[in-house]
Amino acid sequence: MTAQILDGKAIAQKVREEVREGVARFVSAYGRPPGLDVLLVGEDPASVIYTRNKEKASHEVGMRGRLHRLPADTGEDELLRRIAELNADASVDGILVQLPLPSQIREARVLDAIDPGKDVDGFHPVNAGLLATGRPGLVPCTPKGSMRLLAEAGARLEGARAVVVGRSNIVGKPMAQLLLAAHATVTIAHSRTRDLATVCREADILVAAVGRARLIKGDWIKEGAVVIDVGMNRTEDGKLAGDVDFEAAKARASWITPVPGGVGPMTIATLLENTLRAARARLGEG
Ligand SMILES: NC(=O)C1=CN([C@@H]2O[C@H](COP(=O)(O)OP(=O)(O)OC[C@H]3O[C@@H](n4cnc5c(N)ncnc54)[C@H](OP(=O)(O)O)[C@@H]3O)[C@@H](O)[C@H]2O)C=CC1
Ligand SMILES: Nc1nc(=O)c2c([nH]1)NC[C@@H]1CN(c3ccc(C(=O)N[C@@H](CCC(=O)O)C(=O)O)cc3)C=[N+]21
Repeated sequence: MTAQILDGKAIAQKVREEVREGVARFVSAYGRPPGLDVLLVGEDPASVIYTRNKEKASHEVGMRGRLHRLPADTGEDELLRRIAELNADASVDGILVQLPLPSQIREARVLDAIDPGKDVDGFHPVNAGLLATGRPGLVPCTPKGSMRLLAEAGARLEGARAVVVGRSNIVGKPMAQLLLAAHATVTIAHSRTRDLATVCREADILVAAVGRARLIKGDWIKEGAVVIDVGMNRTEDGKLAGDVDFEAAKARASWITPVPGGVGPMTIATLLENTLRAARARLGEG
């Protein structure tokens, strides 16, 4: 089998159009656009580019988007103060603190400080708890965007065997929750998993969220599987590579996401979707 390519870039464009229409309706109803505020601490070049892209994407769909850049030596108290201001500002619907944070700042204290209703990343424990208990809340962008990709591929999830490699709070765990809620039989694998190859070979749906270039080999892919590659790894030659050996996996999968052009663009499109959703919910449109 040769896989069809799950074109995240094109599907993300479609999501952005949907959001743009929703934003226009929001503006007519409430007389102001949804607002997204992104906080970046430090100068990490990749993070600077990512956060600028988020700001630009918010403008393209008609939102008010603002990037707040804070120096690398910003203290935890100062960052918490900035978050408190944004929590209290009625024109702010979404708050995103770019990760990773410098080592003097405790990530959990920061994530816990964001108003769960404005937590468009879905990283606050309240939103994680809502997801785990099957109640509506803000869902992390990368897993939610990956579910949209599965839907666009027409993947049948009910009763399917899904394997998620990676158990981070921001990707692996919420992805597993979403697949479980969609009635898949879910296995979460990680660095202590024994015989990862055998576990992966069981997967009708395989999601790789590890951060190791081409860890997942072609012969670990079940014939006809749908493969979602979340990994974003910079190789020695300066290119981006996923966690999956793409060319080899393509020969066996039914659908596969490329890197770049797969999950990454969906993350940003879903962030816009979450911001619109948070704005509507805050103004009583639940
Ligand atoms: N496209 C996008 O929009 C996004 C892409 N990413 C990318 O996704 C990848 C994962 O991100 P994130 O979840 O934040 O990463 P983390 O580093 O937080 O988590 C990585 C996970 O992979 C597991 N792991 C590490 N090595 C192995 C191994 N050899 N075999 C099996 N499992 C292993 C770890 O296991 P353990 O828990 O045991 O340590 C951990 O659970 C990264 O490449 C990141 O850049 C992330 C966010 C968004
Ligand atoms: N609070 C927070 N929320 C995040 O969502 C968050 C974060 N912190 N920290 C970093 C990770 C990573 N992440 C990406 C988003 C888009 C692309 C993306 O658009 N990638 C393009 C290519 C980009 C390139 O060429 O470098 C693609 O895959 O096609 C990548 C990675 C969001 N993250």
